[in-house]
Amino acid sequence: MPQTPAVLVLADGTVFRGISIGALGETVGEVVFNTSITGYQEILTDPSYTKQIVTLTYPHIGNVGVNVEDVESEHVYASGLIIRDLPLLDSSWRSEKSLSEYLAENNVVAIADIDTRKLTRILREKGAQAGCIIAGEVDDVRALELARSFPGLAGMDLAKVVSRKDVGTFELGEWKLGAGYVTPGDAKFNVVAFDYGVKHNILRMLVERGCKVTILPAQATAEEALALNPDGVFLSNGPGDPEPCDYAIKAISSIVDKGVPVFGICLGHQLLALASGAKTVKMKFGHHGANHPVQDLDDKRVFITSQNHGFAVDPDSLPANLKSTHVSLFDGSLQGIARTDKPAFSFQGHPEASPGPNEMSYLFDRFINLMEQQKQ
Ligand SMILES: NC(=O)CC[C@H](N)C(=O)O
Repeated sequence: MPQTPAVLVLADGTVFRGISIGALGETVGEVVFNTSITGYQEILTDPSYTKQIVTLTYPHIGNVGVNVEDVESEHVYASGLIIRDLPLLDSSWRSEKSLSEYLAENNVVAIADIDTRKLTRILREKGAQAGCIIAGEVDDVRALELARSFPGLAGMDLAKVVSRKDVGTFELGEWKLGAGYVTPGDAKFNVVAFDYGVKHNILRMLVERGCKVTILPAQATAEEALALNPDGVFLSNGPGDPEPCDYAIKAISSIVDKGVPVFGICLGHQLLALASGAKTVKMKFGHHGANHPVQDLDDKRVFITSQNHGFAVDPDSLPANLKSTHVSLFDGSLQGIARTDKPAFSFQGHPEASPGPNEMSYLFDRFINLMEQQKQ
């Protein structure tokens, strides 16, 4: 079968030639590498990858095809996919279509047959940088121009872009997840979740622990959230830079002040830090993978975690009432915080992801315990 050519051009001028394995056309974004061996569908559908083109360091991607269950949202959010090798045949009893068909249907431009090790070395050495993939009518000059025109994620507020907008739909409480989960009628805790780009498994894990979850759009106010009389407030993951999300920082700061239990994940963690007076910084190439060791500073236990972030909380900026609870054993960066004066805490990685290990799920139990204590 004739193969359609594709090209990836980085903003630094490096050109990679390969073949198209998705939609025809062009796409631009920040190129990041993810070291996970499994989970390509969960990665593609994670809203936090908005405006990012993902390269997977594991060389064989697509072996088990695609199904309707292994998704973290209802759309593909990654701006593009870069892989080494797509198998000729996929095989799994759960597979419904090939990765290539799925990418084309979802209009995702993707490239295979390139040296992803070389690409990853460039990203590690120079830091994440913009790139452009063109599939079909390959044009290197245009690809370089497009890559260089990408403004970068620093300063970009994408939480309000990907968030659900319609308050009415979520105000009413019960929301059916894509996979068919329904909030139980006899829920023990009333949780309000701010949707900055929430992943489905977070909602499932709250529901499984007896929470009724009401989802509010990113720009909902503290008053709107508190009017629902929540036992706890959850701050979701999400794309882009946390710093420009002033609406969220304002809402979170008043909710925390009221003493309502708060739990944040990833972008939600960064927003809790900003709302408490700390600062965030852009990392060189971020953390994207499923095997990052993180230490709980309380009892010194080490956990294998899933990670996906390009910004981080600056540990030197923590005010007196914010303590660090977790640290990355890869680079020493801050991975968790807790308020010392209020029942609020957060985690930088993804305790909801279960790429094999699911040992971080104790943080969901910690949130449940906080709500239980507050009720008594
Ligand atoms: N997964 C996330 O929530 C990512 C948070 C933020 N967009 C970052 O890249 O750091």
